[in-house]
Amino acid sequence: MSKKGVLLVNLGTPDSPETRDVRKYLDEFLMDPRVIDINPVSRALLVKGIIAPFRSPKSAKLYKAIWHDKTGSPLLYYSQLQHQLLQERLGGEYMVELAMRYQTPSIEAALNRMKAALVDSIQVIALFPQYASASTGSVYDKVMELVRKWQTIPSISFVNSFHDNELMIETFANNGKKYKPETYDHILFSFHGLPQRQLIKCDHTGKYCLKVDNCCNTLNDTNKFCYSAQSYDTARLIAEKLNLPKEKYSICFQSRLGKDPWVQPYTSEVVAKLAAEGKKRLLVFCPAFVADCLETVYEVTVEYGDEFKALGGEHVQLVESLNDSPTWIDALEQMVRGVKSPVGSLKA
Ligand SMILES: C=CC1=C(C)c2cc3[nH]c(cc4nc(cc5[nH]c(cc1n2)c(C)c5CCC(=O)O)C(CCC(=O)O)=C4C)c(C)c3C=C
Ligand SMILES: [Fe+2]
Ligand SMILES: [Fe+2]
Repeated sequence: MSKKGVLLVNLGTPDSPETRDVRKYLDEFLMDPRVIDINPVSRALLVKGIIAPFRSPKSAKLYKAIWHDKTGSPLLYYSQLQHQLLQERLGGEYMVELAMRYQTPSIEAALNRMKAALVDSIQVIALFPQYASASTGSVYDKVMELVRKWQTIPSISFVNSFHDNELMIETFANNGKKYKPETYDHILFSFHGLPQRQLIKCDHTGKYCLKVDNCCNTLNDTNKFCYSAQSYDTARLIAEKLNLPKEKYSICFQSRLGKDPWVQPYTSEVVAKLAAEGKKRLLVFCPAFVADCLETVYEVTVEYGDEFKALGGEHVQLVESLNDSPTWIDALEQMVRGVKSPVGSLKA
């Protein structure tokens, strides 16, 4: 029986938490021109000469702290579970494959398996709720680079983003409810950051993003593909599900790398401000990630947790990611079956 192909792609993780594997991973990741979007010579000097050699041993320590003896990297572990559960849901009519944009399992091997199985079509889902050129764009770029060499190219489709997917929003909200948000002083929605210049490049008018006050605090027809605007929309939808009043939550961006300005406000500055206001307990959602990973388990719980406590705060509680929640697998199933348009709630 001929099958429909579904390719799930997440970012990737080192093969092990040892410095040499972390270096290989950082090298491949940061040499991607969509990630460090500067001229190729400067990128090579920066990544191969500075970031990879100096950051790898430090990052390796962090990876060791989150690495499970049996299951390894949380990002890969949960991605594999999502893959397996989605395949079970969709049944034999579909062939579901999992790949990572960087390192293993590779996109090339997954596509080759689908090619060998003569799938009728390939639907590619980059596992990033909000569109960024550095994440979703890079996955689709790689898929096109590989498939372009094939003699027979089947029907291929891409999901741009699913930042407002009803079932995804519901899953984050339900995960948060378990912690009783009303018992926290403040709720944070902390998204992975991006260099500001990457937002500006996505503004096709050249006149809107970071030029108009509060440009991306609401989603509209001009900024509908903007990472920041999509992030604000995701946060608003989760907050609405939880009936959070506006003053009870903040949106912020984490994981800045380098000295260039990234999307603001930075999570570490917001955490410091909340501590200065006397807030003691923070509940943190990370809705840029569909699986727990270094950026959630370590950066939020340990790094921001320590920073907050050093400034007088008491507790930072991470809300777990979508991981293997059944409603998240429902969301993926619906995306594949085309039950709901992923970008469905644009406001007029
Ligand atoms: C949400 C999607 C992501 C975007 C957009 C993104 C952009 C981006 N990231 C870096 C630099 C690093 N990111 C790192 C880890 C990391 N990033 C994402 C997702 C996005 N990144 C995830 C899921 C992870 C965790 C992977 C894991 O194995 O758990 C790291 C490595 C960790 C470290 O050394 O701190 C770096 C470096 C840039 C520069 C960038 C956009 C330009
Ligand atoms: Fe990242
Ligand atoms: Fe924007």
